[in-house]
This record gives sequence, structure tokens and C-alpha cells, in this order.
Amino acid sequence: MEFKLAAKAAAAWPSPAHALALRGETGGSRVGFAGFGSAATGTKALRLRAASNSATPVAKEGRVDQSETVTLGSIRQTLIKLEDSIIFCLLERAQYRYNADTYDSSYFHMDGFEGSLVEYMVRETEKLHVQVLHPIADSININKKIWNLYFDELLPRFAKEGSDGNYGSSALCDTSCLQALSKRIHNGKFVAEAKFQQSPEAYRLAIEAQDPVQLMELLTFETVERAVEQRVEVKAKIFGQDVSTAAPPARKIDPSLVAGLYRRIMPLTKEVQVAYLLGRLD
Ligand SMILES: C=C(O[C@@H]1C=C(C(=O)O)C=C[C@H]1O)C(=O)O
Repeated sequence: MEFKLAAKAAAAWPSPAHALALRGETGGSRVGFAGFGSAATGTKALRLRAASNSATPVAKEGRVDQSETVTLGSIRQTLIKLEDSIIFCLLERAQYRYNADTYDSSYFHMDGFEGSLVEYMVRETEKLHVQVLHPIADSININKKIWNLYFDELLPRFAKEGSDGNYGSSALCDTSCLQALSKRIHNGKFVAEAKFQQSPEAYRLAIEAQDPVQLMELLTFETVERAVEQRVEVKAKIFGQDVSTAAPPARKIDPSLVAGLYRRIMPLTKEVQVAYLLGRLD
């Protein structure tokens, strides 16, 4: 599978609010990119190879994992490790300026796929998640919300204004950030499965009543959420220290931004959990 990325060196900068036009959601046109080695003047291009991670088809009835692997404790450990991935992805991206050309609608192209490189990669990552879950997991995907959160709220706050010409690198970092965020948030499916297996009767009543409010109450643990917020702020402080500068060390990213990001991530993770549980008995 081959991805092609291109950036026109002298295109107009879209404002952060225009980022959605990349996906055609605000009527922005998706101009097909001429491709690597294009004769278009001033066009830089970069080719990437990506292994397809499409999941091997699994019989539906064999997909719900009855083993001990889906435990709340083990999944929470996974979420903690993902904190590190998310913070390091943000730190990588923070070394570049905002680089608005990166978000030009003609920037991404891949043969046989209608959409951006980011959309494709996130979608492919999601396919890995369905193998041990109830089939309802297939239909839950809130990547649009994650996209908006990242491009509209987060990136303009932590990337320095302006351009440094690193359009391809910025795009790759954005892709990694989106993948890490998507993985974290869609892990809510595993969290929900673990919670259901732990207390099936409590959840069954709320599911049969198709009551999202009750489900949200059942699956929410405020103390866990506050601990997450505090831990990610501390991690962002430590991981983001620029040790090359004199004391006090400069910060590569504002730690409170990371805590703020998690205040947005957790409700999305819970939204995924509720959606999964509502379909868990189907
Ligand atoms: C993920 C969980 O579900 C909820 C969401 C949390 C999160 O996104 O970090 C934390 C606690 C719960 O309110 C969990 O219980 O671990």
C-alpha cells in the first residue's frame, strides 16, 4: 500500500478552523494530487510505505473473548501505557510550527481510498480492535470527534504559530497523535467489555432498558479519572523537560494542556463504552 504526501510550497495558510475542509465536511474540494515526481512547480512530495494491518476475518460467534485477558486491571494498565505514547506524540509534533500548509485539502492522496491519510490510518488501526469483542464494536467509531478535538482545539494551542517548512513531518506527527488518541479512546470498547463481564447483571438491566444515563453512571469512576489527570500532568512535566536549557528547565509543552486534553479524552472514552454496552446484548 502506498501513501503519497504532497505540500504546495506557496499555498495560502488555512486557519485552524478550516482544518475540517480536509475531509470535505465543510464543502472543501479534495483535489487529486498529481503524485510523486509531479511536474507541478514548487510541489514537494514524499512517499511512504505502510504495511496493511487489516485484521484476518474471524467468525462472528467466535469473537467475544471469554478468557481472562479482558480484565479491567489489565486494560487500565494498557491505558496508562498509552498515556506515554500520547504525550511523546504531542512532544514530537510540538517541535514543529503549526505549518498550516499541512492541512491543505490537496495534501493527502492514496490510490483507491477517498479521504485523508490520517483517516485511512486510523480506520485501519481500528480493524485490529474487533477480534476479541462483541460484533457491536465494528460499528462504533468516533474518529470524526477525535479529528475535531485534535485539529480544532488541541493543535492550535500547542503548536507554535507560523511555518518552518516541515509539512511532511508535521503530517506524520499528526497521524501518530491521531492514532494514539483513537487507540486510547476506542479502547473504551475493551473497558466496557471488561466491566460487563465483571458485573453482567448490573449492566444487563441498564442495557435492557437502553438507558445511556444509567450506563454512564455505572461505568464512571471519578477517583480514577482524577488520578489519570494528575498522572498525565506529572508525566508531561517530566517527559517534556528540555534538559539542555539552564534551570528552571524549559518545557516543550504546557503540562496543563495535556491534563486539559485528558479532560476531553475521558468523556469520549466513556461515550465509546456506552455505545458498546447499548449493543452488547444484541
Ligand atoms: C476507562 C475507564 O472508564 C471511565 C473513564 C476513564 C478514563 O477514560 O480514563 C476513567 C475512569 C472511568 O470513569 C475506567 O474505568 O478505567
